[in-house]
Amino acid sequence: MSFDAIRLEEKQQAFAELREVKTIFAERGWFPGTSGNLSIRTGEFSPDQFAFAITSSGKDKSVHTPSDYLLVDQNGKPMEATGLKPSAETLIHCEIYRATGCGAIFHVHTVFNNLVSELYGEHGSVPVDGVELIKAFNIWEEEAQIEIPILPNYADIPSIAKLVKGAIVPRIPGILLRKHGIYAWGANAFEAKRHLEAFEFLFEYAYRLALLKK
Ligand SMILES: CSC[C@@H](O)[C@@H](O)C(=O)COP(=O)(O)O
Ligand SMILES: [Zn+2]
Repeated sequence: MSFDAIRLEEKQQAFAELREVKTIFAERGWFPGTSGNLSIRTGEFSPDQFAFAITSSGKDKSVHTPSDYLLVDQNGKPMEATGLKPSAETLIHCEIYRATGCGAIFHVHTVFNNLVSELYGEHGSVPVDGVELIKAFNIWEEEAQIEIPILPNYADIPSIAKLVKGAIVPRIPGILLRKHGIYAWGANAFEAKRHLEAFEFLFEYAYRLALLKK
C-alpha cells in the first residue's frame, strides 16, 4: 500500500483523534515516564494490508508537538519518509489489528493494571465475577464471569507479538502484559476508550477485592 492510498484528510483525522484521546489520558496520569502508546487505523482494511496512525516512540505524551504521530503499514513500517520512530511496541498493534480487524488500540501503564497482572500472573488471566461494568464490553448476561488474558512481558517485542493472536479471547477487547500494562481495542476510538476505562475500573476493583479477602 502506498501513502497515496491514505487520503490526507484521513491521516489528519486520525492524528486529531489521537491527540484528543492523548490529552484526556494524559490528564489522568496514564502516561507516566513517556510510557503508553495509541493508534487508530485509517484507510481500507484487509488482514494483509492496512495502515494506522500511531504515537512516535519515547515522546512525552502530556505535551503536543508536530512530531507526535506517524502513519505505518501492516508491518509497522513508516509509510512516508520521516525521522520519526514509531512506538517500540508497534508490532503488538499490528498483530492486534490483524487478529481482530479493530479500528483503534490504546495502551497504558497504570499502577492497578501492573498490580493485577502480577497478582494473577501465574494464573494467566484476571478473573472478574459478575461486575456490572463488563457491560462496557457488550457482555450482558447476568453474573457473567470473564477472564482477562495476561501475556509475559518479554524484552523482545516480536516474541510478545507472536503470542498475541493465540491469547485473544473473542469477547474480551484487551490483553495485559505482566508488570507492564494493558492493550485495549475497539471498533473505533470511542469504543476503545470505553473498553480501556472499563478495564481500569475492573483492575482497581480486582486489586481491592483481593486485599479485602486477605
Ligand atoms: C518508558 S517505559 C515504557 C516503554 O518501554 C513502553 O512500554 C511504552 O509503553 C512506550 O514506548 P513507546 O516506544 O514510547 O511507544
Ligand atoms: Zn508499554
